[in-house]
Amino acid sequence: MKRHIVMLPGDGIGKEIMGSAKIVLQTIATEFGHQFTFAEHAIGGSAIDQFQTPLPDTTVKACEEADAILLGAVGGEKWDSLPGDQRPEKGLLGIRKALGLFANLRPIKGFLPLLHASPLKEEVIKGSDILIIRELTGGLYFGEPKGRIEKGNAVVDTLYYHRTEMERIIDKAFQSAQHRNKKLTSVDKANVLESSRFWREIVEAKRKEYPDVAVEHLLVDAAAMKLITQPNQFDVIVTENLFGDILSDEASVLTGSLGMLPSASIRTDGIGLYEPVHGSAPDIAGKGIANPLGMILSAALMLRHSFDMHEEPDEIERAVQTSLDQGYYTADLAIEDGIVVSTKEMTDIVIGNLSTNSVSNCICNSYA
Ligand SMILES: NC(=O)c1ccc[n+]([C@@H]2O[C@H](COP(=O)([O-])OP(=O)(O)OC[C@H]3O[C@@H](n4cnc5c(N)ncnc54)[C@H](O)[C@@H]3O)[C@@H](O)[C@H]2O)c1
Ligand SMILES: CC(C)[C@H](C(=O)O)[C@@H](O)C(=O)O
Ligand SMILES: [Mg+2]
Repeated sequence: MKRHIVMLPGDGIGKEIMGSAKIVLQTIATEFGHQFTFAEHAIGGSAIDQFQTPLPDTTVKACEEADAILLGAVGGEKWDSLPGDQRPEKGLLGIRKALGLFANLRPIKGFLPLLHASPLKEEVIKGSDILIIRELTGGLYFGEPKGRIEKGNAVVDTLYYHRTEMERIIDKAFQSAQHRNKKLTSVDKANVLESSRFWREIVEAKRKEYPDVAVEHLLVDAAAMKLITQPNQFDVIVTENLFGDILSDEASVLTGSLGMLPSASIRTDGIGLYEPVHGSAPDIAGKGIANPLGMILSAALMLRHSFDMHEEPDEIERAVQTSLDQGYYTADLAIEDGIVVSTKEMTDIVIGNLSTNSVSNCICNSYA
């Protein structure tokens, strides 16, 4: 199968982990007889340095023409003093919006050997398997007006959602719940926010179309608490943009490290953008120690969602599992008795384990 993949490494560790995904995909292509072509384009801070904008038109065009997109991470101290609309993060928000990638799937997948990497108790996290579905192109991130007002003495961000934006993400969440365990938790702040009351109304209207799915509503503050005290009570979580951003970083604690989480940003049809949940990690950038597994697992999501492949992503996930079973960990996982390896070593170990795997003992591997 011929496929063209656009890679947007971005900044900081984004540049260090993109190579890991590429070489894993090249190995898969050789093994399964696929033809993957790759083209690298600029985004974020490195695009500002090269093109004076975080999202060059050439990048948008290349993404529109791609079969799928991989993104590393954007941002860094070098660009922190720029005005909000010129920062590296604007490039990321811009590409999500330009491509209409309204649904962000963030599977929280635990690997058994990593149970001890989490500061949470083993009996609390064991067996947890959650899919956070985050609305990605609306809400506070994009609403207008935004910015300083009243001669710089006040500020405004606008939480705007159109009914159709809520309906499509809620539909996606119900459909994912149907494919998984028929349980959906909708997270909002309906005790305070009008937008959340509207969201809740739409969930209530939609549940009639999906009578086989059990629905519960949770306020976001309580959801944040329950996510790390009773994670097993969750299956699919659906929420708006900002709540989903915060809850997914929090949920990464269940897996041992933020560096473990992949994500898929998709729309109803067509291309998707795949990126780890974490950022450019300026505190470890340049040291060669970043965990590449969130990026590698994002490449697996790409094969499954954009290329409709099954064996290939399963094989990548099993290779990650095997590598961890063998006792190899990057520094962020801080496992006693583990062998701490660099980004490159971890990548080589995963590649070495591709196609040599036996049965997976991954505790949770059902993405929807
Ligand atoms: N998708 C993205 O591009 C994205 C996501 C989040 C943050 N950011 C940007 O990244 C910059 C840094 O933000 P931050 O420090 O708040 O968040 P971060 O996710 O970059 O890092 C948070 C912590 O997690 C660690 N970490 C993250 N990924 C890791 C990995 N793969 N391996 C090992 N450790 C890892 C970091 O070292 C750091 O201690 C900011 O400019 C922010 O806007 C970008
Ligand atoms: C960098 C930032 C704009 C981004 C977001 O908030 O969406 C990041 O935190 C993420 O989770 O992808
Ligand atoms: Mg985030």
